[in-house]
Amino acid sequence: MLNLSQNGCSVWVASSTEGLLTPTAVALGKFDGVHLGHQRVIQPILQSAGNQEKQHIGENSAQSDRENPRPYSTVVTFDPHPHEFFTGQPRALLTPLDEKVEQLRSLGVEQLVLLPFDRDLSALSPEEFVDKILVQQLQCQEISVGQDFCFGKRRMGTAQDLQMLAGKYHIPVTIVPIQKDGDSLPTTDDNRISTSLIRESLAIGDIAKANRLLGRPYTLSGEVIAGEKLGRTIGFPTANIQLPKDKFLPRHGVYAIAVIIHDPTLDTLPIHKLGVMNIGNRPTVNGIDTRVEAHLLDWSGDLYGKNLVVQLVKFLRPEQKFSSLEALKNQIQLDCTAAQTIFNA
Ligand SMILES: Cc1cc2nc3c(=O)[nH]c(=O)nc-3n(C[C@H](O)[C@H](O)[C@H](O)COP(=O)(O)O)c2cc1C
Ligand SMILES: Nc1ncnc2c1ncn2[C@@H]1O[C@H](COP(=O)(O)OP(=O)(O)O)[C@@H](O)[C@H]1O
Repeated sequence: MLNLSQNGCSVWVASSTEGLLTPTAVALGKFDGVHLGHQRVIQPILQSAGNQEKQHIGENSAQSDRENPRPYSTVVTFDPHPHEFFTGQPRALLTPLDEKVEQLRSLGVEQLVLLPFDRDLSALSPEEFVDKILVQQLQCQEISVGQDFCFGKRRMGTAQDLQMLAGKYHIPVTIVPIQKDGDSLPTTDDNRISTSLIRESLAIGDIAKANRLLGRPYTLSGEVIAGEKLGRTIGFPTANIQLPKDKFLPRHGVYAIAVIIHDPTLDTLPIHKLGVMNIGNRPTVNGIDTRVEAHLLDWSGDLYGKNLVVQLVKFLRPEQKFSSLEALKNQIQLDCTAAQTIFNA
């Protein structure tokens, strides 16, 4: 269906009905964020695919592949998100499709299957889900899920049910225990690593916590588009970043950031820079829509049309309405100094 690649490696993106690479070793779940807990669920299927590859070394591999084909490490998820299907409300995501693919690629996943989440799929019993989707369509050879995984009609199947049902087809199921945020005390059910906890942390500007739970910095990525061209007049040009419509935005306000600049038209290495960013409506200039704007420190040049990957480092302050552009300019200067102090530390 789609072959999204960067740096030579790629993830094959397919639906359950079209263009599947089989057989598969499957990690099942929604995986929004691809956080540390998700990564633990994905790990067993990577090992399985890798181990089988090792077995082929020294054998007549073409013949061996035919007899015992290596399963493709495959993440199986739902599209749209089941929450969106049941409520009709579009859901903002920590990792919209392109970002999810990129994260899975960096983990070494070979295939992402988007199961079309519709009335038919949501009505399948746990038995039917295993038989039709996992066995017949995905030709699944092994499965990994988190301990709290639920599936089938009205989410009535548990991880243990999956283990029992898949066992009838001799498909082993790894049930991965819930991961907790060890740095947050006391250790209770509330600090299990989850997409919701990361969303809550981002919503209050606790970037350190969100980044810790993700196992990497939370990023906002997109193409640089033109704004009102006011920034340059106050000495702080700001690259306006166009995000995917379904990207989850953290708390509005000003951030210290690290930026990676990719030029999609050139085969050059990405450039790494530090900077400050504002997410908000820009009340000082009576802005109406929400913008995401980055000013890069110690840098000048044209960024229009380039792709920026902005990594959040720290929330600095809420957005304010200033009485003049001069006052805004002075504050942005202070923001740059505050960010520089953080980077130096
Ligand atoms: C670090 C930083 C902090 C900012 N803080 C505010 C703010 O507190 N209030 C505000 O109205 N706009 C703020 N802005 C947004 C500016 O209003 C905006 O960059 C300016 O209007 C220029 O936008 P333009 O170049 O897209 O026309 C901030 C921008 C940056 C880069
Ligand atoms: N240090 C910098 N940080 C961000 N953008 C910069 C910088 N230096 C130059 N630019 C360029 O200036 C543009 C932003 O200028 P600005 O006047 O704010 O216009 P716009 O409103 O179109 O964003 C960026 O898109 C980029 O091409």
